[in-house]
Amino acid sequence: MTLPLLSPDAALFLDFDGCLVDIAPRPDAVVVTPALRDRLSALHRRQGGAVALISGRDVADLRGHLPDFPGFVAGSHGSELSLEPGRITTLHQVDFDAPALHRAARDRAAPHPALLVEEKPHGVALHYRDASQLRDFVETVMQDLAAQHPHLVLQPAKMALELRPGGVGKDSAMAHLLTLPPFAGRMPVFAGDDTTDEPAMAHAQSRGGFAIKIGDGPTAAHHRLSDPAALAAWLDASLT
Ligand SMILES: O=P(O)(O)OC[C@H]1O[C@H](O[C@H]2O[C@H](CO)[C@@H](O)[C@H](O)[C@H]2O)[C@H](O)[C@@H](O)[C@@H]1O
Repeated sequence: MTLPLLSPDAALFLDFDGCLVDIAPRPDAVVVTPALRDRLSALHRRQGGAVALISGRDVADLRGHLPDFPGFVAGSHGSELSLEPGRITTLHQVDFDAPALHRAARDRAAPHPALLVEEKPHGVALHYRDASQLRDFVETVMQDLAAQHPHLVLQPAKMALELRPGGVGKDSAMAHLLTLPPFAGRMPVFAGDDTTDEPAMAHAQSRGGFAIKIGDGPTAAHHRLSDPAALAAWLDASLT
């Protein structure tokens, strides 16, 4: 199916890692270029403000990488929402002791310095990009932690496993945003690269919009682009 250009009347939802930016060795090593910042600002103007980022990262982290992005940001796999820089609300509150979870993850990872613990307000990620031989160990640790935290669910990520709140997702974050101006009444378009993006892709298509899978792998999306550079080219073509 031919990928159409983005209509100015559409509501645009964008994933971050592996979609807007290339995957990097560590979460804090992603490169946000001036061109990406300008592109997001131009899209935000052109779409009348209907551009949102929906990420597995927590909002504070993501806003830190894109401090001049004026649009809405949903973070922590749809658990958090920020309608403007500096303000974060919880979309889905789960009852768990985040500091205790982070401490337990740090303690379990401590014997393996190559593992990276990413502490999030709504969960935790255990990254094994520098130690792929530890994947089974990471799975055991995260399953143990999941068993101790019944309101959290396991979320596979790229060279990482995460625990995030159950009962929420990028699809529910998108559905919520589509009730708010300037998104309400617009056709949703979602681009993402990972399993956590699949429900949002299906949701966009179920509402008459379309979805773009970035990279390889099975997907519900009807369109595919090879990498973040190809997505950038499509966005730039839509802007001209
Ligand atoms: O929903 P996203 O915006 O795509 O975020 C998904 C996760 O991305 C980050 O981890 C991934 O990207 C890192 C930087 O490229 C990479 O080093 C790591 O191996 C990947 O798993 C982020 O750290 C997570 O919090 C996000 O949930």
